[in-house]
Amino acid sequence: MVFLDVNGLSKRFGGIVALDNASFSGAEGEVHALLGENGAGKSTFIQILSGALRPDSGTISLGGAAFTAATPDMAASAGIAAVFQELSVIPDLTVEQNIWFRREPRKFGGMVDRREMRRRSEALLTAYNFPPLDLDADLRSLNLAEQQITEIAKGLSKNTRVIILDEATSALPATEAQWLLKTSRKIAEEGRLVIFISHRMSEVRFVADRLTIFRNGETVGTHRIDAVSDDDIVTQMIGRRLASLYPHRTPSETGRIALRVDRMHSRQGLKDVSFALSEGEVLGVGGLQGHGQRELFQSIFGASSAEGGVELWGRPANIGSPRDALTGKDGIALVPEDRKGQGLLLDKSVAQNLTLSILPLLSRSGLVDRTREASAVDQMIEKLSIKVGSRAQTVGTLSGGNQQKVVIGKMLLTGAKVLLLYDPTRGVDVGTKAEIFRLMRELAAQGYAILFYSSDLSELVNVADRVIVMRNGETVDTIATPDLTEEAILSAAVLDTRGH
Ligand SMILES: Nc1ncnc2c1ncn2[C@@H]1O[C@H](COP(=O)(O)OP(=O)(O)OP(=O)(O)O)[C@@H](O)[C@H]1O
Repeated sequence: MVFLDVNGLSKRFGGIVALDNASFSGAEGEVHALLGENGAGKSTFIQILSGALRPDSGTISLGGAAFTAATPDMAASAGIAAVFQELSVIPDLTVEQNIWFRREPRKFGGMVDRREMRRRSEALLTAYNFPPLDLDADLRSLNLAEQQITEIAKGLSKNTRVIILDEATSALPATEAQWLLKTSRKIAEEGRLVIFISHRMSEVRFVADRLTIFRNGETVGTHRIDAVSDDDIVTQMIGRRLASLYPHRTPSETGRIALRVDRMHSRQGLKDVSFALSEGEVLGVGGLQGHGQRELFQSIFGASSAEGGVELWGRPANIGSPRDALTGKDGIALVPEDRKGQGLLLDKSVAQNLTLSILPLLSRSGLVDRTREASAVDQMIEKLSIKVGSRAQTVGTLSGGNQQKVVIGKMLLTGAKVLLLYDPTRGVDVGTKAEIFRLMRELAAQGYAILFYSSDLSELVNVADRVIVMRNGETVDTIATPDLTEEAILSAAVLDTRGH
C-alpha cells in the first residue's frame, strides 16, 4: 500500500536544476533507500518533504490525501521527521535540551517539567537501545558521531509515520552505524516508512526493502533490493559502468621517512604513539572509533596540543598551530573530521575556499593573479568532478558530498607532501570515492606520504599499505598486506595483541 506518493517534483536554484520532475513512492513498513550521486537532488527532495523548502511544481500525497508542507512544523504534525546530513543540533544546549527542543514537557504554569523530560529521554534511549549518551553534556563538547546520535534521538522522539535518515550513518563509527541499521529495520517493523539515504552500498543491501535512484534530479528507477545487482545500481546512479571501486595497489614506498611521530602523548588521551610514515606510502589508522585516531590527526596538524616528537623528512618539525603545519617549509595538509567547523567557509565561494590556503602562491606583489586562481580552481573542479553551477557558487549551497570534495581539493592545492586524510570519503558518492582512492594511490606513487583514517574498514583494507591499530590512545598493532583484513584490524582493536 502506497503511503507517500510524490509526482512531478521540480526545484531550481537560479540556473541550477536540483530536481526535475522527480517521483517517489513509499509504503509503511518498509525501509526505502534513496540513492544518487552527490548533487543528484536527494537532500533537496527531503527538504521539500520536511517543509524546509518549497517545490516549484509537483504533488505530494500522504496516506491518500494531498499534502503541502509549507513549514517544518506542518511536516512534523503530518508525521514526517528528518535527520539531516548537515546537523541541525544547537551547540549551546545539552543533549536532552536538543532532543526535546521546542517540545519540552511543561508543568502547569509553563515551567519545563525536567523530571518528565528525563523520564521520556530515558524511555526513548532504552526503547531503541541507543549507544551511551550523556544527556547533560553540552552539544559543543561532543564529537561528530555523538552529535549525530543526538540528532537521531531528536528524530525518533517525534511520533512520526515517515522517518528520513539523510546519510545518518556517515559520521558514525562501525558499531554505531550497525546499531542504526538495525534500528531502521525496527522502525519499519513498527509500521513506519523509513527513507534511508547512504553512499554505502553494503548498508543499503543490509537495510533496504526497495530503492529509488535519482540522477541529475530525475528518478531513474525503483527496484526491489533483491532484484537488482550492485553493478546495475551504480551504473544507474552514475550513468556509466564503474570498473572497480578500489585501485590496483602497487607498493611505492621508498623507505625515506616523511613523517615520524615519536611517543606522542596528550591530555586528550594519546599515550606514547610512535610510528613512521614513508614517502610513497598510504598508512591507515584503524581501531574502534574514539580510541585516539581523531586526536592523533589533530595533534600532528597542530590543532590540538600534545607532547612528543614530530619529524618531517628527517628534521624536527615545530608545529604549534595549523598555520605552522600548512605554511612550514615542509607542509602538512589535513582533511578534518568536521568540514563545517574546520574545513570550509560556508558563505564564501567555491573558488575562495579552494584557494584560501594558497593565496600567497597565487599572488604577485600582493595582488592575486586571477587567471592563475581560476585555472587552479577549474582544475580541481574537474579532477574531483565537483558539481557546481559556477566557481562563484557559495559553498554552503553545495550538496554535502560536493562540500567534502572542496575540502579535499583545498588540501591538494596546498602543495603539502604529507597528507592527513581523516575520513575523506564521508558523504562522497561511489564514483568519486573510486576517483579519490585512485588519486591517493597516484599521489603515493608520486612521493606523497598519506596518513589515512576511514570510518569504513573496507576502505582501509583495500587502499592502505599498512594499518596501525589504535586502542585507548595507544598503537597496539601494525598490520601490513597481505595480512591486512577487516577481521585482523578488529581483533587487534578489541584484543590486546601484546599480551598485557
Ligand atoms: N540553496 C541552494 N542554492 C543553490 N544551489 C543549491 C541550493 N541547494 C542545493 N543546491 C544545488 O542543488 C543540487 C542538488 O543538491 P542536493 O543537496 O539535493 O544533492 P544530494 O543528492 O543530496 O547530494 P549529496 O549526496 O552530495 O548530499 C546541487 O547541485 C546543489 O548545489
